Amino acid sequence: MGSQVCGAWSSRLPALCARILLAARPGPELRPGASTAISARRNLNVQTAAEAGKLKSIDDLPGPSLSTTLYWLFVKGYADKSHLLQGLQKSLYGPIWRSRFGPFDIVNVASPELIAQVIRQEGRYPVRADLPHWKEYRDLRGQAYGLHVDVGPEWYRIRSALNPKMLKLREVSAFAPIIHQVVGDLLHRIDLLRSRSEDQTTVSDVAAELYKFGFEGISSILFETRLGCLQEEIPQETLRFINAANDMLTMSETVVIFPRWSRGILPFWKRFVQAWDDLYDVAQTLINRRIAEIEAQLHRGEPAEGMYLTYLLSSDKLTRAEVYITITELLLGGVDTTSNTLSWVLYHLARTREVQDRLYQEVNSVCPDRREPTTDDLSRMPYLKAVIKETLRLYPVVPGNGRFISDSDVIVDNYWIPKKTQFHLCHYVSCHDESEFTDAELFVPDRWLRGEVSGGDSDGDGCGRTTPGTFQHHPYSFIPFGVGVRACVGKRVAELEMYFALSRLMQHYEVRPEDGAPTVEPKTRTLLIPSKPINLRFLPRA
Ligand code: HEM
Repeated sequence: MGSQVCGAWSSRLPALCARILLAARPGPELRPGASTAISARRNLNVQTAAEAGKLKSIDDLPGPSLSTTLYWLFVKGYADKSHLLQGLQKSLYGPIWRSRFGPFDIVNVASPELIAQVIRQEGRYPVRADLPHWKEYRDLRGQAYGLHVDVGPEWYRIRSALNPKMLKLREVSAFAPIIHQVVGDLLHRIDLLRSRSEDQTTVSDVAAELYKFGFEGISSILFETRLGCLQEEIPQETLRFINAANDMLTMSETVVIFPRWSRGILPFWKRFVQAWDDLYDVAQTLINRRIAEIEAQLHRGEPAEGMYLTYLLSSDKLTRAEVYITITELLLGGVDTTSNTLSWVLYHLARTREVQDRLYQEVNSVCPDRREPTTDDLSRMPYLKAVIKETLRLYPVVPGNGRFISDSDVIVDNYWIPKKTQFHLCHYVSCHDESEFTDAELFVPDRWLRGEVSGGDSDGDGCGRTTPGTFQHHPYSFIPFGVGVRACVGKRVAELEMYFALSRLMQHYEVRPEDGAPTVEPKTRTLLIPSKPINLRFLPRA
C-alpha cells in the first residue's frame, strides 16, 4: 500500500520492506528479550564509533531548506510528482539527505545499499511511519488500532493472524475460482463498454474500470460474497467507500501539517474523521451482513464454510473490533494498488505490439482455446510474470516507503541517526537507476528472463542472485511489495488477481491505443497513478 493505503504511507511521510534481510537482522523468531539486547549492543556500537570520531551526525546531512522545498513543491510543480523529486534531490545531495518541512523531519535514502542498511536495522517489529492522527481517530471512536497503528508485539499478533491465509501460496490458490468469476465479470464489462462506444472498441478511463475490478476482487475474497461492482449499477456502498478512501488519503496528508488547535477552524480534521467513519461503516456493514449469513447457516445445521472472513472470525485470534478495522485496512490496501498496476500494464502492452504478441503466444500455448489458467499453469508463464514485474519496476505503485526506527539509534552511511527518526526509502529512484537497470526508462520485460535466479527468491522479487554473466541488480533496487516481516500482506493475492486478469484479457482481446493517444505520465497522489485517463481500444481476437 503507498504511504498510507497499502500500508500507511504517503509521498511525504513514506513507508516499506525483504526476505534476504531475515537472515541479516533479528527476526520475530528471536527469544524474548533478545531484541532489547541487540538494540542495546547496537547503541553501544554507535556510541563507540561516534566517540572514535568516525561518524557524522544527522545535522551534518545535506538537504534543502524549507524555502527550497516550498519552491520545488509549489513553484516548480513537484507537489504531485514526488517520485521525480527523489531523483532531483539525489542528484543534488547524493544518496542520503535530510528534508525538513513543517512537522516533518525526514532522512531520505536513495540507493539500494542504503535502503538495505536501514532495513537491516529496522528491528524486530518494524514501523512504517508514525501515524498519530490515525491513532487519535481510533481513540475518538473507541475502535481497535489495527495493522497501521498498533506497534510492537500487538502489531505482530494481528499480522500473524492474517499471514497464513494471505501469504501461503497453497492457501491463496483456494481463491482462484472466485477471482476467475470476477475476471469473467471484468471481461463482460469491457465487452459492454466497448460495444457502446462510438467506434465499438474503445474503453475510456481503463483505470476506473480496473478499480471496480480491484474492489470486487478483494471484497469477494474478504467478504466471501459478490458485491456487483462490475454491474451496470455500482452498489452505493462501493461508491461511498471509493470516495471516502480518496478523501481519507488526501486529508491524512493535510491534517498532520496543521497544529491541533486549528482543527476547530479549518475543515480538514472534520473531513478526515468523516472519511474514516464512512470507510469503517461500509466495512462493518459488509462484515455484519456476512456474520448474519454465517449464523443463519449454523442455525440450519449447515457447516459455515467460507474463505477469509469466516477464517478470521472463527480463528479467535482477533477480537470483533480488530476484525472490523483489519478488514477495512485490507480493503484500503487491496484496490488501487492492483488496479493501477494493471492499468499501466495495458497501457504499455497497447504501445509495444511485440511484447503483447509474445505474451499472447505464451498464454495461448499454455492454455489453448481460452481455457482458464490454473495456478499450475501460471508457473509455465514466465513472460506473464516478467511483464508484471517490469511494470512494477517502471511504476512502483508505492513509490516511496518508510521506516520509523523508534527503539534505537542507527548508523547509515557513516551517519549516526538518533532513534525516532523517520526514514524515506526512495524506491522509485532505485527502480529507475541506470546502473542497476540498463535502459531503465524503457519497458523491457525481457530483462527479468535473462539468467536463472538462484539462491533466493525464485518467484518474483528479483531478490536472488543471477548466475554469473547474466543480468544482475541489487536485491534492494526492486522491492515493490517491500521486504521482511512488514512486507505487503496482500502480495500473493495481488499477483494472482493480476496474472489471471491479464492472461484472460490477452486470450480475448488485442489491446491498442486510441489513434493519436497522448503519452500518459505518472503522478503521485500517495500512490503512483496515471496523470490522465488511459483510453484503450479492445479488439476481440478471432
Ligand atoms: C500491486 C499490488 C500491491 C503492491 C505493489 C503493494 C505494495 C505494498 C507495499 C510496498 C507495502 C509496504 C510494505 C513495507 O512497509 O515493507 C504494502 C503493505 C501492505 N499491503 Fe500491499 N501492495 C499491493 C497489493 C495489496 C493487496 C491486494 C492488499 C490486500 C489484500 C494489500 C494490503 C497491504 C497491507 C494491509 C499492508 C500493510 C502491512 C503491514 O503493515 O503489516 N496490498 N503493500
